[in-house]
Amino acid sequence: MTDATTELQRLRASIDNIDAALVFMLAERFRCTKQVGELKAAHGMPASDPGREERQIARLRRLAEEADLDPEFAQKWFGFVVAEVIRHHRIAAEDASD
Ligand SMILES: C=C(O[C@@H]1C=C(C(=O)O)C=C[C@H]1O)C(=O)O
Repeated sequence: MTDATTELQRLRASIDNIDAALVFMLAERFRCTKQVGELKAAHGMPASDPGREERQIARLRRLAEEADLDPEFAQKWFGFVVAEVIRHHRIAAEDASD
């Protein structure tokens, strides 16, 4: 095996570990937001909270800059996740009103 192939394999093993960690962290996040959705549904609270999201975006952009990650990418990733969370919260609210 060439040096390059060995290095590629080593890097890909790290990428696979990181991807696994991301999946586990996302699963934990959704487990938590599911409980938030149930709490909101039970108390008639709105599915989304734009003020909270604004604060989260500002914080995440700051953290991304510190970590040398593109803040636009961090914001896009957050928006993608939150859109799914809100979709779940709306479904929870519908289920609670049935
Ligand atoms: C989880 C919540 O519900 C929504 C989803 C958010 C999130 O996924 O971080 C943030 C704000 C809300 O729009 C919440 O209100 O905390």
